[in-house]
Amino acid sequence: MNLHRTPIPVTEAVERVMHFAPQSSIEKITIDESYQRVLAEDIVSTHAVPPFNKSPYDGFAFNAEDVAEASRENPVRLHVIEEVGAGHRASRALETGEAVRIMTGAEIPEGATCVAMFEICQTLEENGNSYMTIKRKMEDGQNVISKGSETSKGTTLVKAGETINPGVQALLATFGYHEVHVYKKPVVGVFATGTELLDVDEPLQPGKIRNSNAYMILSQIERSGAEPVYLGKLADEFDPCYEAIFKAMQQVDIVITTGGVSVGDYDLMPDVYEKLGAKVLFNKIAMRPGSVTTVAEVDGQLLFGLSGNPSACYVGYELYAHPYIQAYLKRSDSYHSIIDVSLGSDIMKPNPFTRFIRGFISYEDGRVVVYPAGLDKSAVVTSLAHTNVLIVLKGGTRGYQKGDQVQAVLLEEESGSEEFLLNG
Ligand SMILES: Nc1nc2c(c(=O)[nH]1)N[C@H]1C(S)=C(S)[C@@H](COP(=O)(O)OP(=O)(O)OC[C@H]3O[C@@H](n4cnc5c(N)ncnc54)[C@H](O)[C@@H]3O)O[C@H]1N2
Ligand code: MOO
Ligand SMILES: [Mg+2]
Repeated sequence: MNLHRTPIPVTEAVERVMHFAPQSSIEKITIDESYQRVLAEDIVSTHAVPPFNKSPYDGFAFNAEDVAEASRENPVRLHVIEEVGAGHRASRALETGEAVRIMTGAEIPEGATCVAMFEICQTLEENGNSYMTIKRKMEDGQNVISKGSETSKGTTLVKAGETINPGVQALLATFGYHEVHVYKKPVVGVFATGTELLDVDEPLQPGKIRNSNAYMILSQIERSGAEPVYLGKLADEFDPCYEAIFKAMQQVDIVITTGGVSVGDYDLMPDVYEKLGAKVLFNKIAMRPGSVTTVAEVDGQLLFGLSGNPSACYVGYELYAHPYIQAYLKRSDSYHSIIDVSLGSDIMKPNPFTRFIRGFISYEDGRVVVYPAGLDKSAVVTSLAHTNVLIVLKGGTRGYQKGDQVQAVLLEEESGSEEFLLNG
């Protein structure tokens, strides 16, 4: 085994992965299944909104000219000829001196140019007829939401590559898209390697631990919007490992493994990549944790070899597998957003490598402050539970103090960034 590995910068590793922009395919699904899927077509208004002139209030619709002389001293009375609720239409056009009682959302009848709210009108009944009076003048168009004032037919409102959020769902429904084209979710297979691994329902045994990484990665994949498939545990034995991974590559779009990527006697992934004829994009990154994260490629298909150490595995997934999955989904904002934040506590121990400290966000006096979520070691699992950001501490000879400005990678933000905005 070649023990010497040359670390590359994080941004370069990300670039090498993203260079393999995958072939994505498109499927048609119903609106009910479309939440959080990525659009493969533009959403274009199929009609004007609103599709007719409508009333924003419960009140009376009439021609503003009819009340041009109205004032406190000179109330004007109009004959109320009918009532129109939302979903109904007036039976005929209004004539001079007439009004209709109209409800919010109902179509403005022909002949009416404005709506006066009930609150500023009086009503009376006389000889079986209904009347309303008003003591002020109205303008043409006052309290009328005119046809097409929000959008006209043929306007592109949401672009392919955007994710369907609740608002986009409202648009799909508004414009009759009961089916919509979206990018297929890549199927991502996950293997956990390690002879020490127990299943979740097994009792603890000496020298062994339960396989936590697989469950963690499966939900990270789901959070990224892809389709996770658990392919099981693999003991540290070369032939079964190779066979299983070779077979999985025919069945899934992306293969993720955890464990076995370092230089130990039972770290088999480097040999598996070799036998697969894979091109290793990198196997050492200038970062902590996750420095051993390895990505390999066979005929355009990527294998992500994440570290076995839980924190390293988690970070490796978010920095490299997440954006690649977004690219697979053809999302325009493939990268996790990275923002400037203030550090909430001292992290004094210097480290030559850029660190991605698992942390959480706190909003204090209108500022975004981040805190470490627990122990900062590659082998740690407990700090992951309260992690929603990766606090970026650039490598160097000094530590960091509370109040220092640093970057944070946002892990739970629905919208991402079109660029990977890591400094340096
Ligand atoms: N001589 C060197 N030793 C190590 C180096 C190095 O550069 N030279 N790198 C260290 C770093 S950094 C890391 S990170 C780890 C990476 O180890 P591997 O990716 O090879 O992973 P394993 O050896 O299989 O396991 C490491 C650790 O993680 C536990 N583990 C594995 N799978 C799971 C799982 N599914 N769920 C929970 N925990 C898991 C495993 O039991 C080990 O404790 O290597 C260092 N060594
Ligand atoms: O890959 Mo290791 O996590 O850098 O600690
Ligand atoms: Mg190892």
